[in-house]
Amino acid sequence: MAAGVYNQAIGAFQSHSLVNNFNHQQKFNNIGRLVVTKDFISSNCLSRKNFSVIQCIASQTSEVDTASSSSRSKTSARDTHTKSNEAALILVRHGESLWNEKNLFTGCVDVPLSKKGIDEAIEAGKRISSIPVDLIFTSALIRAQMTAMLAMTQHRRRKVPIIVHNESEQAREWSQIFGEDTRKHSIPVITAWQLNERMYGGLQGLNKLQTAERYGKEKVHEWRRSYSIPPPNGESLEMCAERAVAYFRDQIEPQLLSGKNIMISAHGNSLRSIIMYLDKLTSQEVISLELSTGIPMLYIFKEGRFIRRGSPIGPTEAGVYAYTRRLALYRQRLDDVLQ
Ligand SMILES: O=C(O)[C@@H](CO)OP(=O)(O)O
Repeated sequence: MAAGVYNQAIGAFQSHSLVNNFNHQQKFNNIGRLVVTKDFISSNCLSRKNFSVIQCIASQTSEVDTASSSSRSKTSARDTHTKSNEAALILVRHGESLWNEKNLFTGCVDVPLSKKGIDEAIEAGKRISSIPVDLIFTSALIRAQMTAMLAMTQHRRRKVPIIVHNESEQAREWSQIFGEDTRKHSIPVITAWQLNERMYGGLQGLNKLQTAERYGKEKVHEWRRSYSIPPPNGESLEMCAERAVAYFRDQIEPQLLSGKNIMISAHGNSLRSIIMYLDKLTSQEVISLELSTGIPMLYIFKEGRFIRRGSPIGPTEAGVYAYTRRLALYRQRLDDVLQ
């Protein structure tokens, strides 16, 4: 059965032009390359031995999710090997916020989603509902957290996303989960200020149109989209990247390397800085990179490389499952159990 889904997916993929969510002109290098070099492993205190231990754990955990006990024995060594060195990475900018709705600069002001943003988050969840998610990262801001939680209400695996509280020893202790089965059916959600939207300084709360009328369209576009020019008393994209990309490399990449499927729910600019890193965009190219609210983007992390696959259109889009055998197996498993 799984082979059927996989072959069907390969066929669809070959005749399927993937819809990219990036609404800008330049041609993207379709294969973002992250070469996992010896120093990457050592700099992440992953000795070769630890690295292989993590790989081994990952292949076992991923097996739990993509094969029933009966088919587990049929999982070939190749599949197990394939599973251990590939993972899905979903990036999603939060749904429309109440200040997006009013066209106000938001930055690090902690505003919630609008009604439209809630609908966008649910729609995003439908699009990724057959893609595995083992771990979720969000910013510390409610609009990103709402988006992640609402999206996961649509996931076919029905695991419960649970925000991890480790801001103090007591928080850790009081939020413990007991019961192996309960733990297995939950997804840790890690909130990180490093993934927050860029801090927009003196523009936060100002209307974008009025600001452009006051300072000039070019100047405001430069503040909003250039790489190194910050808004007044705010962060440039470069400064935002210094925290967001550093966090991605230090905290998220090791999880991908261990075979964990990750979703990141964050913001227009913190995600632009991460995509700039994943797709090796220049500071010129990133100027035209715009992200729509609530549109998930799928990357496949395989053999140390990030391969961008555009935005899944729907939960059964065959093309999405052509990328790796693991995604096809996972979706087939869901189909088998949920039929
Ligand atoms: O105001 C903001 O925080 C950001 C994202 O909404 O705006 P812009 O897209 O202009 O960077």
